[in-house]
Amino acid sequence: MDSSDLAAIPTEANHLETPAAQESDDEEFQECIEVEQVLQQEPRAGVVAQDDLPERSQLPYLKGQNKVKVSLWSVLKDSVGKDIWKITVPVVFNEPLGILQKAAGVTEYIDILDQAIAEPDEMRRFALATLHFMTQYQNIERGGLAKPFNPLLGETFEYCVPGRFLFLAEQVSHHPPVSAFYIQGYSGYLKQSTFHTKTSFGMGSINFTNIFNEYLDLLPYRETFEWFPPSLGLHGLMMGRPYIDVDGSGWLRDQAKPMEKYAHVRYHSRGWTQGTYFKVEAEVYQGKEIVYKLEGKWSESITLKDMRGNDESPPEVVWRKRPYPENWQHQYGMTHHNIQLNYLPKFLAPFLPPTDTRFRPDQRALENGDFALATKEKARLEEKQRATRKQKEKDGIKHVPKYFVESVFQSCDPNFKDNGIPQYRYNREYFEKDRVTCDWSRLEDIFAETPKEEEKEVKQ
Ligand SMILES: CC(C)CCC[C@@H](C)[C@H]1CC[C@H]2[C@@H]3CC=C4C[C@@H](O)CC[C@]4(C)[C@H]3CC[C@]12C
Repeated sequence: MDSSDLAAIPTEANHLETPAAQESDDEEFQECIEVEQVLQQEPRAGVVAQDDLPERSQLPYLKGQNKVKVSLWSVLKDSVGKDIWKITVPVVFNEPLGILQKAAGVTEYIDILDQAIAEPDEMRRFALATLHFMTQYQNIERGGLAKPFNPLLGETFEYCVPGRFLFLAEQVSHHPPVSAFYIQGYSGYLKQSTFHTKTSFGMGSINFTNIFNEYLDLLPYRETFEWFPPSLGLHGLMMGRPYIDVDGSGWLRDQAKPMEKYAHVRYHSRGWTQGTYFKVEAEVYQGKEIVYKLEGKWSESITLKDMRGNDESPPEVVWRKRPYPENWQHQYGMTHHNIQLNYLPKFLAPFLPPTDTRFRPDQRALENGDFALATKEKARLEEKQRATRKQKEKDGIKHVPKYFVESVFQSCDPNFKDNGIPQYRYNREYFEKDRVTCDWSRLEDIFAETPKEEEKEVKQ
């Protein structure tokens, strides 16, 4: 289908003339308006009606081809030194997905873990687990860069394919921002992660240090693997097109025998030549011996080669990235799987908690191409969150995550330094309890409009 065939919904009267825009003489807001004016010149490619199918084939709003002229760096440069998630960028730099949803992106190729469970050979099973970690960054560079939404404290996101896996995420801390994830595979794997990014600024680049480890359990085999992630950096901010680079080494270790069964994954940084960009290699070790080699590009395909025995075995393609959907350039470079993440079909809505990211109004507005509403709602939600925090501080109430508990994970790395960021473990109260009864009364309504003072009084 060509985008010109799609029924175009006329743009409303200049949406920049909102009361908020007139009132604010805030510099950031002004900059935001400039960017939005650039967008105003872009024809609306079209808005597609949402139907109620289990999957949708594209986002409701297709972004036009006109590039935003203002560079991301010009927006970020004044914030040097700040935490990346505390910098408010104009919504045109955002993509209509939050961090919790980006994390659910790893379920796109999660069937690799089903293959691992089905694999009786211990080392080949470990090689397949390594492959899962190699592919989990496949959707971060998609020929376009946008900032995901920073979840509000208490925000949750579920992404389930019954019969295959259940995914749950919760924003468990705001200062510092920490997200907790849990994936349960029907075939018998569990993956638990805590995500926290430490940001540092270089000349025209932003470096992320991922302060978290990920743990994968293959239950039928009583195996637990620990992942030590590579670093992810944002480069090319001042010149050229900004891009995210996965750089350096990642390690996967069997917790029971970390020095005898481990994999070393090497990601090649883009550097000056584009030739090695996306390239990834891994050696799977049994003691000092390399038993498997994985090689390829995390943007295309990866092969597996058995190094045991004398005869050279031909490399076998064990993973291939699916082609991007039609119109992907107009949909933030999302894969078909990414497009589902914020989809809210009517049959699903009644089962979701009010804290689910799919109900976040600013993200929804951005998805629908309404930049002014997105800006307004984002500001409202952040203000609401600030007010709630102040109130809680005043009352001496500490925030307690609803579906995760703080716990101590034992790292098998002898050099492991306690970074002060707690690890979180799923408490079995979502899928097993609240999602069954659909009683969400103990959750805070983090997205709803706060009733005005007068209305409150009337109610009392
Ligand atoms: C453009 C700017 C400012 C920031 C971009 C930040 C990107 C690189 C960050 C934001 C959220 C991050 C994701 C959050 C959670 C997970 C789940 C984990 O199991 C694998 C890594 C993965 C998938 C992260 C990859 C990197 C990520 C996509």
